[in-house]
Amino acid sequence: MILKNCVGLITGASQGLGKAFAESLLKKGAQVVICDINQAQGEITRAEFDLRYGPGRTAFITCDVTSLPQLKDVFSQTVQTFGRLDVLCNNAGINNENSWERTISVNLVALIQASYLALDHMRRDRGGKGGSIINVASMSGFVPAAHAPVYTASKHGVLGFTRSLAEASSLGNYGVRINALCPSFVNTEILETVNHEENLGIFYQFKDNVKNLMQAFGVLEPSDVANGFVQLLEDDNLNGAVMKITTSKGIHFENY
Ligand SMILES: NC(=O)c1ccc[n+]([C@@H]2O[C@H](COP(=O)([O-])OP(=O)(O)OC[C@H]3O[C@@H](n4cnc5c(N)ncnc54)[C@H](O)[C@@H]3O)[C@@H](O)[C@H]2O)c1
Ligand SMILES: CCCCC[C@H](O)/C=C/C=C\C/C=C\C/C=C\CCCC(=O)O
Repeated sequence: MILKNCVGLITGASQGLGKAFAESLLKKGAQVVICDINQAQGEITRAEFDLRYGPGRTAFITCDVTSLPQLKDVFSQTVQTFGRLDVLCNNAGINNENSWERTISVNLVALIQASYLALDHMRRDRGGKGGSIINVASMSGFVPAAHAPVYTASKHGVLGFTRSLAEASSLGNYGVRINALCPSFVNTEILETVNHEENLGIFYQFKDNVKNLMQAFGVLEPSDVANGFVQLLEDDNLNGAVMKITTSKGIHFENY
């Protein structure tokens, strides 16, 4: 996919990885819609992007991705504002073992819902122009984590859903590529959750385990992951791919 003049929608993009993904699209000459539950930070990020990349190329929409009406409104506003939708990145995510149902709602249910809404816009077999969906999973999609069993379950689910939807897209000639992005530890706010009992709940006793893992495996920067994000979008041969990004091996793919 040529990213210049594309329209990308990224969830949870007020900060962190989503912000880095949005900026990588802007650098490629695309237009972006960033949506996030954090309105204050979202407006700051939009203003930052307007200064850096010119006005009118970034839209921010306040949205709780677990609200279907709000999610539908984001897609409608995206097409109304920029005329099309070429890229969806399901990035919004939380790590909360206390509110574990919400973790599943944000990390998996909303991702599924947004993927279906994107397909409604993109599917060539239904009059769309095709497109690309990137679902942000994690290395937690491969390995057990005593400190975060439900977060881990959500990311395992993202991989199964992504690979299955990619197979459906291929067999059904949707013209939509759907791939998963699995970073290891990245220097963003979500890592801070391991220090809070309100996030880890009864698994707070294992916080030192995950801190030791971070020490052992290292922590990436969002820009490292954004490079993989762009590669998944630009390589038209990738559908159903599971891209891993780790400090030790960099960008590589899971071979099933
Ligand atoms: N940082 C890491 O180590 C790491 C590693 C692998 C995968 N991930 C995944 O990357 C994604 C982005 O997380 P991050 O690392 O940038 O952390 P982050 O906490 O900095 O960013 C998450 C963003 O999602 C937003 N968000 C949360 N709930 C939302 C909701 N209901 N509706 C809309 N927006 C919502 C937050 O406001 C925030 O802006 C998540 O899916 C996370 O699981 C992170
Ligand atoms: C810390 C909780 C919130 C962020 C989790 C994020 O998804 C990062 C996950 C990273 C790894 C999965 C957790 C534990 C597995 C242990 C080691 C895997 C590291 C693999 C590697 O970097 O080579």
